[in-house]
Amino acid sequence: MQSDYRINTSSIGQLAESQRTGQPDASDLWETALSLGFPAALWRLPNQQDKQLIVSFEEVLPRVSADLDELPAGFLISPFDNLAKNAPVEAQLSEHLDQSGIVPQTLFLRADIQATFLGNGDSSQKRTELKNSASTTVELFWNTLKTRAKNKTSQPALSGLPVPIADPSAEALFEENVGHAIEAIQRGELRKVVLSRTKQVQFANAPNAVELFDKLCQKYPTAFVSAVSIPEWGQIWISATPERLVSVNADGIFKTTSLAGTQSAFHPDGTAKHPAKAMWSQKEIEEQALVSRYIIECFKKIRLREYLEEGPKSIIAGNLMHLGTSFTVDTQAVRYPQLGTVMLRLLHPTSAVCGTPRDAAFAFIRQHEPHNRELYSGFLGPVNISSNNEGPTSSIFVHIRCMKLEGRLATLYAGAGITEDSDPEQEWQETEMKCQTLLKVMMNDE
Ligand SMILES: C=C(O[C@H]1C=CC=C(C(=O)O)[C@@H]1O)C(=O)O
Repeated sequence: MQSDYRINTSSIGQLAESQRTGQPDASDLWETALSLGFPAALWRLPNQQDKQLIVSFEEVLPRVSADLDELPAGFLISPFDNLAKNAPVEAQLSEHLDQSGIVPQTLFLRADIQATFLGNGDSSQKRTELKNSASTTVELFWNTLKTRAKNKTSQPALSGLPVPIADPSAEALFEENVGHAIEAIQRGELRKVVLSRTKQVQFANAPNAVELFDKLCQKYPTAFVSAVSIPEWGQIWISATPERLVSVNADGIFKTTSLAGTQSAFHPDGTAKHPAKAMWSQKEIEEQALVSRYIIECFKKIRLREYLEEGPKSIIAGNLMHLGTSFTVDTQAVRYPQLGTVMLRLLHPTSAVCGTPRDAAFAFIRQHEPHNRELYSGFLGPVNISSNNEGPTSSIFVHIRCMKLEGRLATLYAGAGITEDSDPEQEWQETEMKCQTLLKVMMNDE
């Protein structure tokens, strides 16, 4: 991510000024945003080299309804529970009301600054665009960036290895809840529920989010890797998720995937498993089929029959393997340009993070999980972002394999799909493996 630096801006007149700041990299832009309290998102799409960064000049982010057709260029990040059903009347009267009278909880980072870091080796370039922003804010940003560049000292490479924070009752509590879930399934109240847990580790100093992001990009080329800074909560969320929720490309091709069933991607002797030869149990096949069925039910609700279904196949996701089925729709051919927005509303939360039936599973999670999931198992991704001279695309992913950074403290989240045939201890082990996706990178464990 080095070499020429160019800024395209017509409206602000900051070009000369910003060029004098030298060649800021993702880290410079990210740290400048952080120091000014501006939200920022940094991401890399699956199987791509380019990295994207946006900075929003809205210190308190707007809560929006996730409408891919209406939103300007930016980045969405939604909690698992993204509707505040008991919102106060004043909030309900606010401009952020959606048609159903419910105040949405999805955060939107508008792309006031957008930078692309081309990752094709030697010829990499960066481009930054300034959009819709008051010139004083822009000036403040570039002046801060310039001062930062002048006083730049080489940062320590590592902030030390994190130390786990012991939680002696966590496993017993999780396994007890899995037992309750199995009983509820046997009573016929549910077919599947995804139960999650947290794991905390502490660093000696606050870790460098951009450095962690870069390491995750390197280690997990097929994942959607992201770092999102939300200053109003003092949080940075970092993830390497394998699960696409909804994407619509510049040609109007819609995609979604159903992902479930988990096993290690490695044999006990450390050699990599061959995905095509992976064996899956009936429990895992059923667990994943429920997610696919859920997607097909959503298509049925909108009477959409023309979709291409591929899978299930074994999918490698870093240290793990899952069963995945992909669904593709040509929105132009079916004359359904709003399909992305409609499906995003219908799909979340899918049976990969919530369960079946959805409402019963949601209520079970609320009643039994000891923590608030916050942004874990919500969704996130760029909206209407143009890159590589292509038209705007939106790519929204399920927010799993993620962690919340609050200063020196990292909270990892992981869940496992519980069905009638679940074994509580095995489900706990599965959440341990899922936590390893990020932990391995933080521990510098190759
Ligand atoms: C809920 C998570 O993963 C989902 C995605 C793939 C496999 C899953 C499973 O096997 O349970 C989960 O449904 C998570 O990583 O926290």
